[in-house]
Amino acid sequence: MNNHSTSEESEAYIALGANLGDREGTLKEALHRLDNHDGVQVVRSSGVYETEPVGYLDQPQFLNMAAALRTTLAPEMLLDVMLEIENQLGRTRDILNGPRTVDLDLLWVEGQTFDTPKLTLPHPRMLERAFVLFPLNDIVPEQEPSGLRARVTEALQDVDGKEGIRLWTTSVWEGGSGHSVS
Ligand SMILES: Nc1ncnc2c1ncn2[C@@H]1O[C@H](COP(=O)(O)OP(=O)(O)OP(=O)(O)O)[C@@H](O)[C@H]1O
Ligand SMILES: Nc1nc2c(c(=O)[nH]1)N=C(CO)CN2
Repeated sequence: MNNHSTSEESEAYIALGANLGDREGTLKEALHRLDNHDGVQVVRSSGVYETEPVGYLDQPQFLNMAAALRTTLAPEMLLDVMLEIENQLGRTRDILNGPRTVDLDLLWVEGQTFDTPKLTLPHPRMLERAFVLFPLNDIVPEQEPSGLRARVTEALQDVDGKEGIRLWTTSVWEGGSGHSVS
């Protein structure tokens, strides 16, 4: 335990996207690296969806998915771990909304809000993006204690871009090391 950890575990939801190189292999590798990190366990993962690019259109189709984590890391520390994994897997930042080997967004941490230059929680664009809502819909349980289930269900009703989303494969994650987070 260090000053970046809390003694409490919380559930966090993340979105993953990739549209360059071995997209499916990269998503799987990102989940393994997260699960292998101290204080982080991947507990559920969504289907993988192939999605039309949104925002910057002249780029390849994405694979998008979401995962639920249990973590003892504080949210800013978890984000650092995610950004480090993006860098390890070859993420560069050239074009706004442009192509990427992997993008990891922290969407929601049970019971936590944040508004700093480095981290905004909940993620401000999560409910506007069909490529985030479809995967989240697979993994947020009815009993999610901080109200995420109702928000996802409501947002899915009117979100734009549903026609650009296709199921690619039901799962790329067969469970991890089985270690606990604390
Ligand atoms: N909830 C969050 N999840 C991920 N990054 C965040 C979050 N809130 C703020 N950021 C900041 O956003 C910065 C830019 O992130 P990134 O380049 O991945 O954006 P993007 O994926 O292109 O756009 P978007 O955030 O709309 O998906 C990161 O360095 C990070 O500090
Ligand atoms: N389909 C799709 N489009 C995008 C995505 C993404 O992950 N999937 N990410 C973006 C920037 O975060 C911009 N546009």
